[in-house]
Amino acid sequence: MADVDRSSNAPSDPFSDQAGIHDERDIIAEATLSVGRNATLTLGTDAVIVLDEGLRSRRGFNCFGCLPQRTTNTRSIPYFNILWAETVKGDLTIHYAKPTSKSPKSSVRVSYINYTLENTTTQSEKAERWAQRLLDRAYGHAQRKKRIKVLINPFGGKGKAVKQHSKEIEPIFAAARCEVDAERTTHRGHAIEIAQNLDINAYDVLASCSGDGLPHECINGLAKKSNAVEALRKVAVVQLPCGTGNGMSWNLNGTGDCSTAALCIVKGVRTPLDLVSITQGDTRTLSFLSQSLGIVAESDLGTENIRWMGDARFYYGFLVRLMGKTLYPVDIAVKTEIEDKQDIKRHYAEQMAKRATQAAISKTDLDGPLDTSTGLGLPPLQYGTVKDPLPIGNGWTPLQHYPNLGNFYCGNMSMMAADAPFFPASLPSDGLMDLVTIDGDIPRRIALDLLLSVPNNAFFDKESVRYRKVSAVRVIPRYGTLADSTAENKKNASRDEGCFAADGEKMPFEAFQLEVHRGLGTVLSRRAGVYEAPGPKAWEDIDGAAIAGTQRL
Ligand SMILES: Nc1ncnc2c1ncn2[C@@H]1O[C@H](COP(=O)(O)OP(=O)(O)OP(=O)(O)O)[C@@H](O)[C@H]1O
Repeated sequence: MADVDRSSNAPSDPFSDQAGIHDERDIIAEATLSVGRNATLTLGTDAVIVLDEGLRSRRGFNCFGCLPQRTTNTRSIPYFNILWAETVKGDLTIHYAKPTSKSPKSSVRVSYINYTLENTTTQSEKAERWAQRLLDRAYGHAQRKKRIKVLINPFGGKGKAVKQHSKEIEPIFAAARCEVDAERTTHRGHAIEIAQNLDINAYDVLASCSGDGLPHECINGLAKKSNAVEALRKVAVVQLPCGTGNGMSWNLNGTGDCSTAALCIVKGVRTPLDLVSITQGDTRTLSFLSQSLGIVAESDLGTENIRWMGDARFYYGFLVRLMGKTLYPVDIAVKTEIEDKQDIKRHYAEQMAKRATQAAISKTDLDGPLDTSTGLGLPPLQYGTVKDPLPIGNGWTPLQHYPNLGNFYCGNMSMMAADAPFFPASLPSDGLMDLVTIDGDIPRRIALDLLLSVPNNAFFDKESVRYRKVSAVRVIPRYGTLADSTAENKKNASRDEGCFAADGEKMPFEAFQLEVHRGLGTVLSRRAGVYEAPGPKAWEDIDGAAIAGTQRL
């Protein structure tokens, strides 16, 4: 029998009991509900326990009576998987998300249990109270019955988003009593238009059945509103992973499976997310995931002609450029905040310690008063645009020529795809970008080792990886169509047109400036304020709790 949760002081886990019944006898009495003569339902620590003689049906092979028969008369359903519970006309029904296999990465499907209650007022009142307590535990701080605008990119990833939505996603939202309004995108940029015109009082969530391209558009659509700051705070942008990389889903929910992601969105808690302004010429674009120039951008965007290769096209493109030791000369100026890798680990430990002790962010916190001093439009750019004179001092390096750059990769989330923690020290809202730069003329053996070090999270500590926490960067490419005839290292400099990518989307190939805005966006995540990612290796060995509060950020 699973133990009943007797603690009156609930921990920070958002799915712990919030009901606050203090009398121990009441807790025990209220935790168990008898349904019929042979079945009880009990609110356990992390799961509802179903004890039902009727479940004893699955008899195992008993080998002429030598082996004991399986008596599977109990079943436990984790609170996280509970979608809804209610009593209607003398019946108690619990809908939940049931894994389709025993694998930890299993997808889920809607299932339910149903019991007819004794026809007495006492029994139905008790069942009603019990169902409410179950919902309290199942949802914790997460908002119930979310109002979700769903966008479906019929051509995203492998082109299966429409089917995945109707078979794997929609039933979960329906069982959780979410209000859903679904719409297919019909052209590039359609999600920007939809988000720009969205009634932010009618929806809590803007969800994309897509890769990372559609959430990028959703954020930029909300940013076009005259009340952009309010819109980006009120409406949580989320992803139902139907693309190939699905970085947003891996970071916030730790899954690339869309049914599991739907469950995570039903249970998701609101989390502020740093957003990055990219200025190019007179335009300003927001980015939530990454900005890349050099080998990663070229391997992603420069291989569209071999899309038939699937995921392999990225690695193929990468290896071709790596073998050629291709260089991507730039001029670069950086406003660095933390330079040393050990200091970055300490910052990460300290921030994680803070998040472990903080209560989850409540709706009131997120919907609290906004800074209206600069209107409700996007926050002003602290360092101007790429067209302004470069700020001098105040942590900015001067604009320096970097003739042998191989990879410029700036990240705001840890995982760029499954098993790809390129930015293990990133946090959703520490107000900093993680910048990786790697020389393009390092020995091929070392470059290959770098690529292979990413899945086992050894990338961060590699000597040839320069990893900085920064708040702003300016980059002027000096190769491809922007090649400077006086630039050094012309021999290996890329002669292709040149690619600059933001969140995996193609951007104009021209000079750009990045500036981060702390917590400007809102997403839903499985755990408030952290990513489902490993962090830089050995960060747990640093006593973050001891140093929390002593640092500047
Ligand atoms: N109906 C449509 N026709 C053409 N393009 C579309 C349509 N709907 C959306 N798009 C565009 O598709 C682009 C990519 O979207 P999305 O991220 O969903 O897929 P993806 O790039 O295939 O994902 P991944 O890179 O993970 O494979 C976006 O720029 C978006 O504007």
